[in-house]
Amino acid sequence: MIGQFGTIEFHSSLSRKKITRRMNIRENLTAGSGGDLVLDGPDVGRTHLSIAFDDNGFQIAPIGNAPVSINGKPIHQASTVIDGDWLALGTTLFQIRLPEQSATTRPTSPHRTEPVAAYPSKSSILTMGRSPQCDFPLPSPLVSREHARIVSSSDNIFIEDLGSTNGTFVNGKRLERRVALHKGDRVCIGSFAFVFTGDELKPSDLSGRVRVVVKGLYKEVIDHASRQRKRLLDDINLVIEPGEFVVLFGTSGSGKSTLLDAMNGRRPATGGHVLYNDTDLYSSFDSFRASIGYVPQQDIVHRKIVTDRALTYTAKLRLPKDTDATEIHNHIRRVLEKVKLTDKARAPIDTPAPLSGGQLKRVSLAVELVANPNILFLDEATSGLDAGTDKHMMKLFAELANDAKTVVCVTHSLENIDVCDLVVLLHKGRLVYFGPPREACAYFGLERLSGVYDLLEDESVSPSEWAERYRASDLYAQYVAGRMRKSADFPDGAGQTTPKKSWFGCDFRQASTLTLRYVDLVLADRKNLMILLLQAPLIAVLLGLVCSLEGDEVVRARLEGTIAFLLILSAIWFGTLNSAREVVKELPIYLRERSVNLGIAPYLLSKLLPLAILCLLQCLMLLGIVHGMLSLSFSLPGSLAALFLAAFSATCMGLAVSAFVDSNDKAIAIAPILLVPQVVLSNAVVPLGKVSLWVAKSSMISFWALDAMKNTLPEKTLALKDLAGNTAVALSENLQHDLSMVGLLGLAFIAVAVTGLKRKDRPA
Ligand SMILES: Nc1ncnc2c1ncn2[C@@H]1O[C@H](COP(=O)(O)OP(=O)(O)OP(=O)(O)O)[C@@H](O)[C@H]1O
Repeated sequence: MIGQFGTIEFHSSLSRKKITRRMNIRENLTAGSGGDLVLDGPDVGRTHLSIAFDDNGFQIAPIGNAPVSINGKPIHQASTVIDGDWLALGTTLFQIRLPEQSATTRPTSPHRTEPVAAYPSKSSILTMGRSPQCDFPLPSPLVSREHARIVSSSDNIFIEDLGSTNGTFVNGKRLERRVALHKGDRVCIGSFAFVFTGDELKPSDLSGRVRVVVKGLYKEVIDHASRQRKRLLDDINLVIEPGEFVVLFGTSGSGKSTLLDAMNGRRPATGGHVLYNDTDLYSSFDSFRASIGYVPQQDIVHRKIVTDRALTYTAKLRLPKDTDATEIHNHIRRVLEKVKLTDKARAPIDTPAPLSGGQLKRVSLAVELVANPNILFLDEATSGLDAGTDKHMMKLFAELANDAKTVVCVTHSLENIDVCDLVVLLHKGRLVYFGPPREACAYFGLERLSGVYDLLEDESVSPSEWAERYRASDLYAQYVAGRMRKSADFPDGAGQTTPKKSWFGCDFRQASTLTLRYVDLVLADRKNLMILLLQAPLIAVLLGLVCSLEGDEVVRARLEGTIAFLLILSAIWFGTLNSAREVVKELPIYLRERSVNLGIAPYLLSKLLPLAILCLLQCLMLLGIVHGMLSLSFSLPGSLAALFLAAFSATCMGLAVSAFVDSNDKAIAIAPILLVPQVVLSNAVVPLGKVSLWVAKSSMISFWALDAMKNTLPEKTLALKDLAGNTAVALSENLQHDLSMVGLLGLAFIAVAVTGLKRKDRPA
């Protein structure tokens, strides 16, 4: 009932902040970043709107031309707000709560009649997107400027995606075309979720926040050693409320990373449920993919480039295509402020004064925060850091949780565990504690929590007994069973699906961003680049000095054949070694980006283009110098084509190796296994038998490239015969055929590289 006083609350959709104001009847206030009521947001003006309270309730009016909308409808004059209304100040969204009003006495609102946040009205077309000009602004960097459209006709309400980068999802499925909405449909755009009530879209009260329910979760694998099924997680039940900071700890091998990955969908569980806001994570993974942040144990940032540049590339890869340079710049500035790295923005991570371990972890965190995730998983993000840095990092995670993000972190260090809201203790795949860190000591009867490891290792109590004990505790009743009751029914079929990832289509924006980043990385590593560029002239000078074309025409022709062989071999060597580590050396970054939205085709293209240019430079230097020093009679364009194609196909071969292995050492160890056959089966060193000739023809770059190179000798040289009547320079096929075969082998190696990268998609 409205009396002499009324209370209005502004619930920020971006942070958990709630601003409460009790107003006297007939009172007027201003609100904004510098108003009577301080409302913060990226584009909230100093005095953005006025609030009046009278017998009709609370009225809100924009001051001047300040952009204000209620439930997606821009307002230009005083409008009454009611409990549950969504108020947008530019792109900053608040939900209005009027705690003292009962539902029965709510005044009617001029912008709609239902006492819920309602949207849209009948017979209209309304746009939803990041732009404040949209009918319903959705302030999130993951949302495209104009993201989706709602079209209402007399019979139906349709929703259609407007070519957004991160997609519009209805019941977890990405929209390919316009679809009619049905009652109960769940619509997700970026971090915003709506439920269709029948004729309106109602914003979920969890919009922008994630509640995680884990129910009866288990994970089984086939143990390599025993070939038996092995249960890594058993009957895990827990509920994490939005904006909570939860720490996972336990003995080594207790299943912490396995649980973390089951909760974030990277390695789905075998059975049970993981629900985000009552929606099954695994079957709707695509709709959550963009809003999940994951910081793995390894750093996910290229160390050679400047910090803010590394973040800019991430932003270009992950944020909507229509995000302009200024938006990206401002966004990165805010992220760097958040992780307290503003002063390191222009510092290269590795040199000249490398960032500290803690700062490096902050950069990895910043990489994830660029996409403004609603839920953040950190796998041993503080391992290897000293106690002081660990404390700072834990505080930073707590601040992120205060910013409405649900944060789940695996740690070994218990020193600063008090800053989190809840801890999960695992023991041999069983949940043995889930509750506040402060109550854990009392629960286990310990003085210091670190003593829990010794307690659990005592084999007189089995892991299942510890789990049973916890299940019977008040903590379980409060933090698991009690919270679980608030969840919707559990959907069927959870835990069965793995996310589908596309690879065939080539996103050219992604390809160009990746290419620029790769070029940046190559140029930043000057020493390595110098070595790569010096290889060719050094080898060319060596060949020029050692070889000489003396003797009769037949001897000269044969010598030219040998020089061709050495040139081809050098080119194959360059190509293979240029590329053999290029995927594996950035594997953690590749895997992380792939799990978000990286396509295999753009990724490979981004490597192949710069490496092709490098090959061309190397081949030009090699051929130019040797030609100049020895006056070879090969046709220059033809021999350059043969040399370049050989180097490029070898580059593809190196990438194929790099895509299959999981360490730099393996890549380097495999390179000779591929290169030695190129010597033996080139048809230049030993005569080939029937089988070896077949193998050479079907798989050796050197065989065809050497034949191609020899084909570029002058006709009269090719016609020369020795005393026994044998041709001085034996050929297998013509130049065109040879070059096509080298190109085909390159394509085959690309296919192998694609297969290797696809294999990495498989969850363990
Ligand atoms: N694919 C697999 N096949 C067989 N065993 C596995 C597999 N994956 C993990 N494990 C085993 O499951 C157990 C849990 O692994 P997990 O990495 O989750 O433990 P953790 O608690 O994170 O360990 P740590 O603290 O040492 O990192 C370990 O004993 C591990 O060896």
